[in-house]
Amino acid sequence: MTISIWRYSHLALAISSSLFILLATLTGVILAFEPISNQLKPYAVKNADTLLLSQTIESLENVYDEVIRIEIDKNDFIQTSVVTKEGKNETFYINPFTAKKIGRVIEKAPIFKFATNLHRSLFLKSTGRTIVGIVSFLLFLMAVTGIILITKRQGGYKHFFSKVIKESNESFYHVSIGRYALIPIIIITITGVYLSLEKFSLLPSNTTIPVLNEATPDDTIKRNITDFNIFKSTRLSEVERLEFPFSDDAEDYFVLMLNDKALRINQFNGTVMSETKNGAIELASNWSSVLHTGQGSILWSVILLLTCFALLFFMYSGFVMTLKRRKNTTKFTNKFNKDTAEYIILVGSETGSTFQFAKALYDALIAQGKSVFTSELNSYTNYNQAKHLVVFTSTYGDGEAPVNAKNFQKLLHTVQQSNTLQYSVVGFGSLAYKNYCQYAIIVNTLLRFSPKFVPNLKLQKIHNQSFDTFKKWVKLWEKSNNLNLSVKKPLSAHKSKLFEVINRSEINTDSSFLIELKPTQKTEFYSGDLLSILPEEDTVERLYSIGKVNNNILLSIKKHPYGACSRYLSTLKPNTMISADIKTNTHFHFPTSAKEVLMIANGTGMAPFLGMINDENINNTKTYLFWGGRTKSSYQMYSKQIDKAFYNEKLSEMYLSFSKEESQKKYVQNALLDKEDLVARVMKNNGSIMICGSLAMKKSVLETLEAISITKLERPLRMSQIKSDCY
Ligand SMILES: Cc1cc2nc3c(=O)[nH]c(=O)nc-3n(C[C@H](O)[C@H](O)[C@H](O)COP(=O)(O)O)c2cc1C
Repeated sequence: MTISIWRYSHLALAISSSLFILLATLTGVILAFEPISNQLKPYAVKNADTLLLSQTIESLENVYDEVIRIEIDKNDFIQTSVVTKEGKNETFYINPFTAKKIGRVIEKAPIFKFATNLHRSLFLKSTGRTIVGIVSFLLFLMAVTGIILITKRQGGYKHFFSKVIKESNESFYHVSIGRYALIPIIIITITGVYLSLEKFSLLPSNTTIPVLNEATPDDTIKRNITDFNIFKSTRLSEVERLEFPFSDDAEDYFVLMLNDKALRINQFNGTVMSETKNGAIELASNWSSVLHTGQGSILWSVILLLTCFALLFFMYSGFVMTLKRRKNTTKFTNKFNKDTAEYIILVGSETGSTFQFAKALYDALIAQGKSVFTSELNSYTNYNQAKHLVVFTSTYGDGEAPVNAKNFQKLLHTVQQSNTLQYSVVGFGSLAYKNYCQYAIIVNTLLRFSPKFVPNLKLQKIHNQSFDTFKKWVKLWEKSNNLNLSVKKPLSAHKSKLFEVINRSEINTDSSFLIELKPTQKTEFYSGDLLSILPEEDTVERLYSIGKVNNNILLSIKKHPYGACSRYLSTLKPNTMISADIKTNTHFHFPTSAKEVLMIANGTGMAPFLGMINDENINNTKTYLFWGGRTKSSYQMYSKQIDKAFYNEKLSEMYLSFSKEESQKKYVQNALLDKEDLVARVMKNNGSIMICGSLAMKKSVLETLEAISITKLERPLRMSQIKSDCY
């Protein structure tokens, strides 16, 4: 079965029940607080479970005139109804050791009453209950289809909990959170359905037949009830409820509800008159109610609360994903039909973005007066006038065909072309997946072995919808087909944002410079994240470590004589715009828990640390910066930010090393050795060590740190204390 059937089912279920699920979830959030607030009340008495029922009955009989009922709820609060010595009928919580009143019975707050009614029946009585039961079942189905979708996306059950590849924030969190929330969702929905069926008496009733004891002849001789064997052998922890006899008549008896059975007890001599064991139905009812409401367990109530929040998030992220998918899917209105077009473009796409590249080629060909027809791979048929076939296809699942290409292979074998077609295949995929562009490879192979198809260009793979790679391929394709095309950049091409250049320093003696960029739209990022820049004439992205300063991005860049990107950046003037993308790099964020942090950098590796030592949120951490450069003048461009950090007491100490300065030829690792006591103390006190800069520097620094750890702490270096971002 294809992934899309599950996706459509998941979506259809979500759309059809979204409003009700929203209501049930919002009220569920409110209701999750009820058991939590109840549990926090001080009516559960310590060690009450060690008492025997007879002991509590005795205490009650000493304090009150008459006892009507004892009841122990899911919170272990012991409630009793009594007639007091003053002749008043009262119900309250007691301490079972003394039978003294310890609190009034908790009344359901109006907000909980309202939420319960809305949650159970939408204020529509039995119609509402039916709707809620059905919606609960639909949500259960959604959880099941969700499990199938995640399994397919992750490439099998074995990888269910493996790392999720981040395509977009919504889908990443939808899948990541979904993997854990699905279990409580399934429990909530099954129990919800069960409770609805129970309300409509649609479940079989308990068929357990009571075991009866004949009444004994000495019924009229009344024994002391605290001497009844059954009360003396029953612990309070086993009791759910004890009803006292209504009158002294021989027909009246005690009703004792225990966790697993119900007993009728002769009120004169304490013999058990009948015993009804709880059947599967009672057990299921009890568990459904506990699991659905969270009664009696703060932990489970909190899980239920978090699950409700997760459901709200799934609704939001699910709809955002669907809208994006719809927006991406370009609708074609073909000017030519399949039998009059010379160029045929076939598209395989799951989430729609590949269509936009097909549209770019279609528009460019039409602009040149060519006859073009575009369609999906699943609609493959015979094309009477066609001479060229171009296939653009993405890859899904674990190297599988996208949804609209599933039937292509079968069609290719059954449909006969009248003309010979020159074909080219372009694969859209991502290097993050192990089967990079696998389906495009399959299509290319299928065409190679099909009669009536001759290859035009070799297979082109495109990572992450890079427009530049696409443009390069168009150049090759137009050359081999004697065309001159101008393609427009699709909206979904390389996901980049615009940044304004605020400042760029002069290039220093080491050919390095600082550049400050301001995001033009709200963007969340931290020092240590990476800025990805794709220079115009290139297809390989360059990554620069970000220092966050005044909410702007500060980069330290070395200009390489043949480096397209660094040359381009070195020419940028203030107020110009550049397009780039921020890549989260959590493993190099400033540690939140360490009390002391060593920052070690050489050359342009200083950038993230310039941001960290100027971060307003970092207050109670001591920071020590070790930086290595060639000469004193190499350091000059950083001095402003460093002075500011010292002034604001964000930087505790700094040690500079210059490898080409006559008076002091020193590398950063030599400075670490000079300060080995400080370094050892940070390592000993569970501090963090952050390293940014060249890989050669990292290697020497790690060797030095290892040596310090062995000599000073007599243990090997703990890599868990090291964070590095080196290149
Ligand atoms: C769940 C999932 C699975 C994917 N599997 C692969 C894969 O196996 N190989 C690959 O190269 N790309 C894979 N991709 C990346 C897509 O092929 C890529 O993002 C493509 O540009 C999407 O194009 P479309 O929107 O037209 O479907 C996968 C993406 C997702 C979301």
